Amino acid sequence: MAVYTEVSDEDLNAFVAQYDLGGVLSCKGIAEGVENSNFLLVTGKGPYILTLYEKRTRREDLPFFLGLMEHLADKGIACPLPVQGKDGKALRELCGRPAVIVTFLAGMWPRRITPQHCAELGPALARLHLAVADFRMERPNALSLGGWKELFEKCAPRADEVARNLRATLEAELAALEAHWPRALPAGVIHADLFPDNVFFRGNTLSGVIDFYFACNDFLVYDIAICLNAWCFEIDGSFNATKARLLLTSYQKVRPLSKDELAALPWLCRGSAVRFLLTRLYDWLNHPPGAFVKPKDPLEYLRKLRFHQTVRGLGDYCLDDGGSYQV
Ligand SMILES: Nc1ncnc2c1ncn2[C@@H]1O[C@H](COP(=O)(O)OP(=O)(O)O)[C@@H](O)[C@H]1O
Ligand SMILES: N[C@@H](CCOP(=O)(O)O)C(=O)O
Repeated sequence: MAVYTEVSDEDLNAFVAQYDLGGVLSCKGIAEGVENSNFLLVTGKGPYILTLYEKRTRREDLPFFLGLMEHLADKGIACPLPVQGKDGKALRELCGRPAVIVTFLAGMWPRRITPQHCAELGPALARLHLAVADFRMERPNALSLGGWKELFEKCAPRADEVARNLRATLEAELAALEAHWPRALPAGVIHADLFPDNVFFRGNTLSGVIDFYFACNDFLVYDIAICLNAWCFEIDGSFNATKARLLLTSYQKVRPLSKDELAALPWLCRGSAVRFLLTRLYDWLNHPPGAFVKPKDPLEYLRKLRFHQTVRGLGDYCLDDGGSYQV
């Protein structure tokens, strides 16, 4: 489970006393999540989420993430809002880790993705992209081409333990991505990890987005590529064009995509598949025995990559029948 740091009652009470939240009624570790330690904290003022940032979330990035959530919440996007202490600060320290309390979002992430979920996701993502247009902080995407290469080099010696020829497959794919990666597309702050477990629904209605800890500056349409991979494949590995079409058409009702953005999607999908394949591969190979968190399957993303490698244009995704979006 994703609680890497245990917090004693004494430390917790002293920490919460720095806020105007009343006393602690309960605090339970949350099993879900991968990166940081999360707790459901209930105080006299209601439920909150307490997050202790673990080693992969860099301390110097925290003002960007917290500032982004504040900016988005201010624009009416349903996302966690960092809670300020009595001293006006949201970011402080607990058990030697940077720590924050954020507001609790009601809802559940969908365990079984339906086309309706994708139709809700599209406009929410587009609204997020519009809402960041005047967010002034920047954070370059450390997990783009340069970062993939670094991760690959760390994993390469043992990659073939995970799948036959994986090292050669990744080496060739990185070279192809280098050659075809778009140079100029509309850019801004993207979520960069908008998987189903980071999107909450109440019934079929999207109720909020969490986990902005990979957010960064990149091509806006790259966020769509990440979502196509995370939301539009079935368990048997098949690509669900209906879900993809709903995601794209509903996104475009709020933020139409340019011809160049649409044309770039196949390469962006390949890049996004490589990104998650590599981070999962790294975690798989560096998983300490007995660790709480079960590493995610890198091969799921190898299969997605192989699918995108067969695509020659948007038509191969069966997306352009019906003419319901602009190409
Ligand atoms: N603001 C929030 N409101 C409600 N639940 C939350 C909130 N933030 C996190 N959670 C819960 O904690 C879990 C892990 O959070 P997440 O940010 O994805 O962790 P990590 O960054 O460590 O992967 C989520 O799946 C959700 O159950
Ligand atoms: N979404 C990533 C893993 C990051 O985990 P999260 O809990 O922070 O969303 C993946 O599936 O590889």
